[in-house]
Amino acid sequence: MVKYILAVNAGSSSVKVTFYTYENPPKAIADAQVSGITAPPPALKYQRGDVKIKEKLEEKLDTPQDAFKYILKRCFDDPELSEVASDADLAYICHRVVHGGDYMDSVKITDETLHHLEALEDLAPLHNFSALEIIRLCRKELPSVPSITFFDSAFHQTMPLHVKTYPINQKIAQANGLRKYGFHGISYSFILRSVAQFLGKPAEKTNLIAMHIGSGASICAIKDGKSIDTSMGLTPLAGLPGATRSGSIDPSLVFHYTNEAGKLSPASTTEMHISTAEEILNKQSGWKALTGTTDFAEIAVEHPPTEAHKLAFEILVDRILGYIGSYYVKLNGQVDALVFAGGIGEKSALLRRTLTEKCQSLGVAIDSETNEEGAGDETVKDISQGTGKGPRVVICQTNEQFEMAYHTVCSRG
Ligand SMILES: Nc1ncnc2c1ncn2[C@@H]1O[C@H](COP(=O)(O)OP(=O)(O)O)[C@@H](O)[C@H]1O
Ligand SMILES: CC(=O)OP(=O)(O)O
Ligand SMILES: [Mg+2]
Repeated sequence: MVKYILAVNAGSSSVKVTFYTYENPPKAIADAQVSGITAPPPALKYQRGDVKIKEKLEEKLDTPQDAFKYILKRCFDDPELSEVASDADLAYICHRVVHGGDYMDSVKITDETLHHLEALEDLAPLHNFSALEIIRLCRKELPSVPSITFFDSAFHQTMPLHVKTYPINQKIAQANGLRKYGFHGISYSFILRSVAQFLGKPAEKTNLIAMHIGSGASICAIKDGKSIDTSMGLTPLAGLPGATRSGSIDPSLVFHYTNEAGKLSPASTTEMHISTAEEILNKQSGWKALTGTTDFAEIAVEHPPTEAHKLAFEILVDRILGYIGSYYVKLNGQVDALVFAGGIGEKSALLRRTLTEKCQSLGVAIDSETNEEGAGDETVKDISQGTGKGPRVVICQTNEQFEMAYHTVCSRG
């Protein structure tokens, strides 16, 4: 009997799932996404073959777990998607888990591994909770299907010790797992393979400065196919600002912002504990705090509607530039390509143009027409001007679900 792979990418405000054929490379047969879980009404995007559906949902979906249940039922019940009608049609479920602690690779969920991941939950409650809730749900409702977890942090295990280590008391650091982990690694793994292939180089000889700029944003220096540094840290809060995240700030700031910083946030539940400081910096900051919108498409426009929108854009550009400069030097100027990925990196021609203009001193130049056109249907699109002086500039349409399905097929035959 032919079986399929279900890949799940759960965030705090959206759940994306894709069903794939079990072959190398896997082919997507359906893709569904519920967003707006934290800002109702939730919206569904569903694609099956050439059919694309977009609708606002009347159902009350308060949590990623509710959204996942809804998507699963909708797909299983869809007569046009008869390939997947029940758990009997699934070979594996792949889950994106942001924080994987010291895990170097994906793991199959067993009582023991789930226990271990639950112990990590406190280190990254805002990011791991939804994924773990969905894993627990799958174990309960689809018990015959093995779950495999893929970690955003695993790709960055190769960072040197001096990059991973924070200059704090090392006994305390080790006892509490306080180090730089880095995230978006499933995406960087997809980007590395796809861009190396596009450039016609072996991945292990490829050097990139890769940017995953979405509502969570990060940047990674890849040397000889390995992450040597990245902008996120112990949690995804560090580094670049995001839709609701401050990115790096002076850590003392939060104690001047509120004297409740260390107290539990009202958003905490009996199962999930987060401090007021984490709540403020992760959920009430970023461009939402500056402009009122979490939609960067409203900010990245030629004529920003307010000064605050202009400022939000300039802040993101400034912070990204700082990392590009730093990583260019860390890579000794030997950079094959500057890669734009993530919802914003892939779609905002203005962000790409503004950043590359400011990187002229590195020999970077783009073709403005190709940049405006964007990547279209191509996974990797070269937008360089072709003068051949500096690093190439490419757009890569990253795909975390595909990456998980691909590795499942490759490693499990
Ligand atoms: N044309 C565009 N210009 C700028 N930003 C865009 C555009 N289209 C989408 N975006 C932004 O992409 C972001 C979502 O990116 P994505 O990588 O899907 O995020 P995440 O996976 O973190 O939810 C949103 O902030 C959205 O506004
Ligand atoms: C790690 C992280 O920030 O993920 P996302 O961009 O999906 O929020
Ligand atoms: Mg994302």
